Amino acid sequence: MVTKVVDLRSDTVTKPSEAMRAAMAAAEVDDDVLGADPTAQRFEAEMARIMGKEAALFVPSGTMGNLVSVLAHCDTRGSEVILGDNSHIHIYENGGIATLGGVHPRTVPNNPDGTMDVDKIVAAIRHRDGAMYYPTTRLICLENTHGNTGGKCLSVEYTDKVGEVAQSHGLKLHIDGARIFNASVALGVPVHRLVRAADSVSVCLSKGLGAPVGSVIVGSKDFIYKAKILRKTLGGGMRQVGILCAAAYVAVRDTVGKLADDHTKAKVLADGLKKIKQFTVDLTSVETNMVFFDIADPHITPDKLCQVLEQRNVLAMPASSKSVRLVTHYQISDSDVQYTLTCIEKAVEEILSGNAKFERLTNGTTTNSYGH
Ligand SMILES: Cc1ncc(COP(=O)(O)O)c(C=O)c1O
Ligand SMILES: C[C@@H](O)[C@H](N)C(=O)O
Repeated sequence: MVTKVVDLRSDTVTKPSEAMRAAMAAAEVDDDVLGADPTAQRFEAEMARIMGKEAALFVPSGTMGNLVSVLAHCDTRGSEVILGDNSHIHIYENGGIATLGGVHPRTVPNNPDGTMDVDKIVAAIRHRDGAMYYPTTRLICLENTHGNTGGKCLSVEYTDKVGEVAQSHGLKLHIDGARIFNASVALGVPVHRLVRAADSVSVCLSKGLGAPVGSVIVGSKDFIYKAKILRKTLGGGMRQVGILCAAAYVAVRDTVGKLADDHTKAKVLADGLKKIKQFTVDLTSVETNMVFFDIADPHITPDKLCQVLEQRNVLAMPASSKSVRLVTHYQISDSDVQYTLTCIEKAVEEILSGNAKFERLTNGTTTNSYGH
């Protein structure tokens, strides 16, 4: 008997639907490095249209999407990028823009809402008269939604303001839009309008949208031409990639309309967690599909809680030494949400009564620390 696992570790765990698998099997393919894969071409053209940009490029991951974008914008030695100190690019991408790209990161504090103060962005821009000493600022990076602050949405007004700063200083603007469709749905702003001020956007297809693999970057034709070369340089040139693009096409077609349900389920989870007196949850901070909750009782650690939940086939991710993250996605049902809340309540009782067992299951499902 296959036991259902309620996997709330991330929206990266989504598995391809039957429609995606059928599309993959039927995909018309050719060699994409030679520019001949028709399914990739159709998908990229559709994504450029949806995002309101000239061109698009399918890439194997969001990490490569960000790396290629930063390197395409910062193609001169001594370049510097302004980005959030709590951003995915800065924390969770192995420092690739520096270690592989030679691009210098200049961090600005991320606010709890995922933004960076505009005046601090401006203050971080290097002045030309310091060229003998300083790196040269070429790019500003935003992240929408912002993962580490809880899936927060950056408003279109804020994005446009940062875009104005970039343009007035001769800089480019990149948006790490891994969950840009979540932001678009939560804000009620069409995605092409939300990113209008950006010179490039990286969009994850393999998270809440449910595609098995990949991201897509969008921007000008010149930008995508440079990005395509960089993708090849990094080993990301793919041959019959139409198989993956076919699934991604179905993901965008079928799942964007379900993201609002993910956000509702996150709010139901947060409401339920709020009733557990050992936890603190900021209900107003749940804007999209992520719920972070703090554990106030020293007898309950995030690791212990996640291990006991795993014994009931509920998977969650420690977010820090005192907090846990739950991420909803379209493969989490309403009953999964209620089951999760029941399991959490029982796990708390077990841990506090000293009856919890902490051996790990052998079914390969492990809860990995979220690397704070
Ligand atoms: C905000 C954000 N950007 C980029 C990435 C990187 O995507 P990938 O895991 O496909 O490299 C992730 C997560 O994976 C993310 O949460
Ligand atoms: C861990 C991080 O890379 C991933 N994007 C997540 O949010 O789960």
